[in-house]
Amino acid sequence: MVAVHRDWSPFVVSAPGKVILFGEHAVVYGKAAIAGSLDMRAYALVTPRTDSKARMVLPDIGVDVLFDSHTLPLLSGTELSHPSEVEALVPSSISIPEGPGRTAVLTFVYLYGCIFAESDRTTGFTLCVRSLLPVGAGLGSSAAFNVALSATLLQLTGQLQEEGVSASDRKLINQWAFHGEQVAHGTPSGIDNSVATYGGFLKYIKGEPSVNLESTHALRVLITNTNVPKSTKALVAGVRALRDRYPSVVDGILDSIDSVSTTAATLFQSTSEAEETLEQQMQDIIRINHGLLSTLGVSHASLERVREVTAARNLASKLTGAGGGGCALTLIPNGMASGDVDVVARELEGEGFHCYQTVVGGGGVAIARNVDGKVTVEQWLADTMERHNSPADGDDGNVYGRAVAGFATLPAAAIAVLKPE
Ligand SMILES: Nc1ncnc2c1ncn2[C@@H]1O[C@H](COP(=O)(O)OP(=O)(O)OP(=O)(O)O)[C@@H](O)[C@H]1O
Ligand SMILES: C[C@@](O)(CCO)CC(=O)[O-]
Ligand SMILES: [Mg+2]
Repeated sequence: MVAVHRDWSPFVVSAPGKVILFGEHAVVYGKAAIAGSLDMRAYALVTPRTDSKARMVLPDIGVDVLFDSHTLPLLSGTELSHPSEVEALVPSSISIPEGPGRTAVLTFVYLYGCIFAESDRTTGFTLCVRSLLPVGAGLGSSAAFNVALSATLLQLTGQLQEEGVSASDRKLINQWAFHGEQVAHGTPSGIDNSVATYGGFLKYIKGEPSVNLESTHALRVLITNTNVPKSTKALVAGVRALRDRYPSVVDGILDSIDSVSTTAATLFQSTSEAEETLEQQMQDIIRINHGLLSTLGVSHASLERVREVTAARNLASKLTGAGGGGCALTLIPNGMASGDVDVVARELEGEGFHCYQTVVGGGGVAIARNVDGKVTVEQWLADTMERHNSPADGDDGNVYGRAVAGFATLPAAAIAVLKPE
């Protein structure tokens, strides 16, 4: 049994969302994809309890559950052959919520069962997760949640190093977060949890370890959520059906997408080209990648509208993720004034879309340990909820205002750790 210190101070974990920059769909067929971390993150505050219960509070998706730790299953981590099996493991005293809360509860039960299998279950805690990522919009909100949850459980069971997050810590966190993604999706590629764990830009090929591109170029992007619901499963199936009918044609397109990703990887790592030339080349391959995806039938009228509106201002856009709705990304040149970006964002919001101005390529999972012992979940929640529920703050684009409000109760040193560049 792993020994756990009975006395511990609150800690906060944060993990980023992701955006697929190049290579979606082709990645399913073993081609390269490139993804980057967003500076929109999930934040988990973990505080001790005097009893041995585990409470999980997820205000963004309306979940507040209290588990009697001893009723949670004891798992080996290899028992999951189908996500639906987890349902049978949930203690009968807990009613499984409908909607997004369902996956979150199932994931918690599974990961707690595995990560606490060898550990002292009398460690009571309250875990509260707030996230700046829209749920189910293709920006990896589940991976950010799963990485934050895995890091939390590993920290509570003394399986992480005492300071920072080491390479072996990341490997462990990533493995468990992948299991969490499996509970949610069955067969995830693993790219989302890898980005949420390692941050930066990753080149990813299915079945191979992800490669950190060590880029020094952070990318400014405008992300537009078309708010059009999409089914990743149906879109992936659509591409497969097209490939079955026209194998050589579709394979040619997939190979071209692979070349796009490989070219992008070279650009990210380039130190010889001038910034402007790189930006121009990046815009070219963004346009090409979108065109190729569109020929695979995974674009949508809303995504084409984003492309048109931004193209009118000489900006390059592509769909990101599964397509068929969901999100598009637009590369923002470094020299573009933020006022000018606001104008584009307002125009897109006029079409009924939601825009996020963000930077890609920031840090992965981060942990601030021993935060002020006086920080309580209730206080933190009250701060974040106040902003979250205020009609005046109804503009979802204003995510930073919300985050900062939520952190007013945390010491500045903790905030610095949690928002790594
Ligand atoms: N703020 C949050 N609090 C708690 N759980 C969350 C939160 N955001 C997301 N989740 C978890 O992630 C699930 C949504 O994951 P899903 O994979 O469907 O969407 P996504 O990760 O946002 O998009 P994609 O995987 O296409 O990038 C929710 O059902 C919930 O379990
Ligand atoms: C469309 C796809 O390539 C990305 C979805 O975000 C599917 C996958 O990689 O599992
Ligand atoms: Mg997800």
